[in-house]
Amino acid sequence: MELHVAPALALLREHNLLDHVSDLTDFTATDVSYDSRKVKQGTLFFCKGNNFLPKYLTMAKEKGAIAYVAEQEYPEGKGLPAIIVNDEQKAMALLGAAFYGYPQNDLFIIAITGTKGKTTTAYFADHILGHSTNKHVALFSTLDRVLGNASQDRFKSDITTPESLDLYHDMRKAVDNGMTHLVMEVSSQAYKKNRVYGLKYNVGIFLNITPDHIGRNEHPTFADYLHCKEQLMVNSDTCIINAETHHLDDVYYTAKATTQPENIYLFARHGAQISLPDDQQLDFEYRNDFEDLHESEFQLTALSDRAKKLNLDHRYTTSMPGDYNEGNAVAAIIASGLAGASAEDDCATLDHVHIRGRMEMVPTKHHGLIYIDYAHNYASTKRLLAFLKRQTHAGKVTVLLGSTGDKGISRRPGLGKALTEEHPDKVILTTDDPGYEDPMKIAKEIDSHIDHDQVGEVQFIMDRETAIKSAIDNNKNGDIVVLAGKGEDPYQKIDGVDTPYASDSKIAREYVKEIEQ
Ligand SMILES: CC(=O)N[C@H]1[C@@H](OP(=O)(O)OP(=O)(O)OC[C@H]2O[C@@H](n3ccc(=O)[nH]c3=O)[C@H](O)[C@@H]2O)O[C@H](CO)[C@@H](O)[C@@H]1O[C@H](C)C(=O)N[C@@H](C)C(=O)N[C@H](CCC(=O)O)C(=O)O
Ligand SMILES: Nc1ncnc2c1ncn2[C@@H]1O[C@H](COP(=O)(O)OP(=O)(O)OP(=O)(O)O)[C@@H](O)[C@H]1O
Repeated sequence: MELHVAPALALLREHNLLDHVSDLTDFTATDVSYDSRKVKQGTLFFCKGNNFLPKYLTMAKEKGAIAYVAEQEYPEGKGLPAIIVNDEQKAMALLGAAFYGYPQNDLFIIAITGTKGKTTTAYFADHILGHSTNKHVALFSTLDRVLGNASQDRFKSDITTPESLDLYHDMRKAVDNGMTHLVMEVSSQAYKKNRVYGLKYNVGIFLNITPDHIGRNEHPTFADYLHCKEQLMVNSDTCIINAETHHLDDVYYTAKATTQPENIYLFARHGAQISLPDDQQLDFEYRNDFEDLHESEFQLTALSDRAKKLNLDHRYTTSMPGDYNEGNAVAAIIASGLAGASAEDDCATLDHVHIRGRMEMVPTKHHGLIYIDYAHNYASTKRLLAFLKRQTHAGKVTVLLGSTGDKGISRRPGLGKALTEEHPDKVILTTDDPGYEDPMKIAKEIDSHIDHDQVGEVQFIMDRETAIKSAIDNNKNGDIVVLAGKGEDPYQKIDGVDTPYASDSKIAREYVKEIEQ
């Protein structure tokens, strides 16, 4: 891989990003990096972000950087060609794609956005396409990054949508490994920070939007959050929209601004209260036939002529319980159908998709069922509890949760509201990534939004491990404990440090083994 200075400058000019160049020489970069610690001889170095310090450029130069790209000239870079741009992140995304030889052109890309359900939908699509392409599918998700079928090409993600240089690096690796398809989650932050600037997708899925990710280091307002999420529609050749999403009109008309209406598919649950945009009909509807705590079955029906051509009408079973997971599955089925998969591929895979920390069930002999789930805002907690309540009949429901510090402040009233509306028998408020805040203060804030006439007992146990054990101790057969919010996270974010934490799953499984042997 290499990038010559002349096409790099031409690309920046074409996008009106180039301000000026200094100390220009004719060079060819043999690597690109935004991290001075990773610079090698011949690297084009990007001075990026609010936390960038000029001493990083000094380090990059010492380690062999051949030139740098920045929004201003730095004395520390004297002697190196300086490419000064008016938007570092956009420049980095464009030059990253060029350096890695535009790997996106060799991939059929399905991209997914939504406040909730991205990871689940991505895993559904990954499984279906894994079947239809005989394992030629790459996956960029919050949980795993899969660039090929060898073990060294599968690893845990540290971020939902990677920084642009990492994104194109990983896409190139996937293409070189023979992958033909890519399923990726696209967070709103990815648009906010231009990590995916200039990237086009074959299919884009919009699942839903509810207030979340608003605060310091995230989005200043809900409007900004919605705008960033909608950019996925603007950049997709074909759009799939869950018609039950809030702000459907806004999302649909944004999609329509750049996509022909015949390439926009809308789907919804049969009987859902939706108000469709004037010029659009529903393309697919699905109807639940059966649900329990282990699986759900639904019938998918194509309504429009173009939807019928995809031949996806079928009765499907998914191993991820919860009615919202039916919607996630439908989005994955339609997207995979557009990528060439058949109903047969869907049926062969959907009934055995399990995702770590998402509706993960821990069975016990005498302590009822334990669910570990990533729900951590109003919409997801409400839907999760509503589903579990429908399933418990006479049993008791205990919910254990906390909320993150320093961000997502709207989650606290949201969690209080979801608990009030779904009134579990018992709530245990505990610690969940408190950051620089006091977890007890966060718990009290959630509690202040609970209507205590609606909810059974509320307990405060700040040590999460003790809280989990206490919840399990009091659970009997027929009852359910929900350990919400952390999924399989093996850390607690405390005072800026990812402090090791055994994970809800490990603590629950080991404790059940200990008390039931
Ligand atoms: C707050 C935030 O957005 N932080 C992102 C940022 O971190 P950063 O500290 O590097 O900050 P920066 O100011 O952009 O950059 C400083 C630069 O100095 C460089 N450096 C640093 C030290 C050194 O010795 N030498 C050096 O060159 C760094 O490599 C970096 O390029 O840039 C990093 C790499 O580009 C990101 O990994 C990191 O995301 C952090 C991990 C994060 O948590 N981000 C969240 C907000 C996020 O993006 N979340 C979404 C999901 C949200 C959703 O579900 O919708 C996601 O896509 O994951
Ligand atoms: N379509 C949906 N609507 C509402 N809640 C959902 C939906 N799909 C999943 N959930 C809930 O949200 C939780 C997170 O799901 P998932 O990881 O698939 O979403 P995500 O968009 O990747 O989340 P995040 O951005 O927080 O990483 C699940 O554990 C479940 O409780």
